[in-house]
Parts: sequence; C-alpha cells; structure tokens
Amino acid sequence: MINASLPPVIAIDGPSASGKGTLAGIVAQTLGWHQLDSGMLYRLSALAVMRKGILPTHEAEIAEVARNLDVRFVGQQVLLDNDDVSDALRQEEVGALASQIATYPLLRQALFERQRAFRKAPGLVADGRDMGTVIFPDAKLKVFLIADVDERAQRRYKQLIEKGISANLSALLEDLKARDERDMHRSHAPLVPAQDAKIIDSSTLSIEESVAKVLAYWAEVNA
Ligand SMILES: Nc1ncnc2c1ncn2[C@@H]1O[C@H](COP(=O)(O)OP(=O)(O)O)[C@@H](O)[C@H]1O
Ligand SMILES: Nc1ccn([C@H]2C[C@H](O)[C@@H](COP(=O)(O)OP(=O)(O)O)O2)c(=O)n1
Repeated sequence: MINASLPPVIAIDGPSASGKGTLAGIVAQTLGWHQLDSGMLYRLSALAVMRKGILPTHEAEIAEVARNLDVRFVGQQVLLDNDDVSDALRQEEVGALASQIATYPLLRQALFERQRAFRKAPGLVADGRDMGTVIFPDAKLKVFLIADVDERAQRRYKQLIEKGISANLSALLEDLKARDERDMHRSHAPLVPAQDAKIIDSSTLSIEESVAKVLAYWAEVNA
C-alpha cells in the first residue's frame, strides 16, 4: 500500500556487488533525492563490534552497539566515534561480519528506525537487502538488481584495486558465494525480491544502461 503523505521511496535491493550503491547514487543525484546505503549501517555495526572486541555470537551486545552508533557523514567521509572509517568499511572482512551479524533479529530491529529516518522530502533512494520488503514496503518503485556471481566478483575486484585496497579474485568469489547463501537463506528479512519488484539483470549492462532502466521504470510508475 502506498502512503501518499510520506515522501516517495525508490528501493534497490540485491546481492553484494550487483551495483546497487552505484545505481542508487546516480538515481538519487538525477532526481535530487536523498540516499540511504543501508549496508553501510550493517558494516558500521560490524566495524564497531570488531573494534570493541565483542564476540560475533553476542547478539544482545551487538544490537546495543548498533543502537548507540556514533556516526557522522561529512561530505564523502564517514566518521565512527570521530574516526574516519570510509576505507575500513569497504574491507571484505567487515562485509563478511556484517552479513553474519545481519542474521540477528535484535540487530535488525535496532537499525529499523535509523533507516526509516532517512525518508525525507523530496524523496529517498534506498539500497540494501530488505528495503522493498521490510523497511519501505510502500516504496513507489522496487528494483531487484542481480548479476552473475563471476561478474560481481570481477566488479568488486576492480573496485577494490582502484581504491588501492589489495584483493584476491578467487577469495572474493568464494566470499560472495558465502554471502549470497547467508543473505538469501536467513530466517529474518532474507534477500528476496518483493512481490512487486522489477528485476534488472545488470550482468551485461553498462552502468548507464542500468540507470536508464531504473529511470524508465520510475517514469512508468508516474505515467
Ligand atoms: N551495470 C552496472 N551497474 C552498476 N554497477 C556496475 C555495473 N557495471 C559495473 N559496475 C560496478 O560494479 C561495482 C560494484 O558496485 P556497487 O554499487 O558497489 O555494488 P553493491 O552496492 O551492490 O555492492 C562498482 O565499481 C560499479 O562501478
Ligand atoms: N538492508 C541490508 C543491507 C545490508 N545487509 C547486510 C548483508 C550484507 O552482506 C552486509 C553488507 O551489506 P552491503 O550492502 O554493504 O554489502 P555489499 O556492498 O553489497 O557487498 O550487510 C542486510 O542484511 N540488510
């Protein structure tokens, strides 16, 4: 059900390295809307847990850390407890722990309102795993972005190398497969397309072609 009194949302969900964040950024910029990278909140929680030395099995403590995250966004920088963690957040071990702790209902609950608070006029483009299914079920447009796992591993590899972060292609591929498996099969808010989602397979698309598809769907919604 679409709630007309709230700012509109475009939800972009999909597996790791399918291109969600890239698309969300360009679409948000094109429309002049706000952006939510929900994966970053899970990564920030994972990094905070690592830094505090909390055991990955301690669900309640982890949820508490997430509830009290001291995060600030300054331009392109992300500050956690006043420390610039923009690069640290992209490390695969942080992503892997994020995927692991993201199975905890208490953590997901702790991040629920924080995510919904990003919904501001004139609109929000939100990307993640459960944007269209759980956080913004009334999103006006829901996109489920997929790409072959080998292609996603290549993309992630290139992305990390360009940022000067060392990476190993076969390790990345294994990590992506493990992450897909965990994200799709957890009992709470698993990675599945919403019933009304538009599926875009970006395996053979350029970024421009992917963006054009999302904007065409958006134009259709408003026609
Ligand atoms: N067709 C495409 N659509 C979106 N991103 C693409 C595409 N082709 C290559 N990429 C690249 O894939 C990489 C991973 O994209 P990213 O947005 O970080 O994925 P995600 O947010 O899903 O993990 C980026 O370097 C991006 O430039
Ligand atoms: N809405 C979301 C976003 C991310 N997560 C979890 C599952 C993901 O494996 C991790 C990391 O997410 P992130 O989007 O940063 O990962 P990728 O950039 O796609 O590799 O967080 C989630 O459970 N729900």
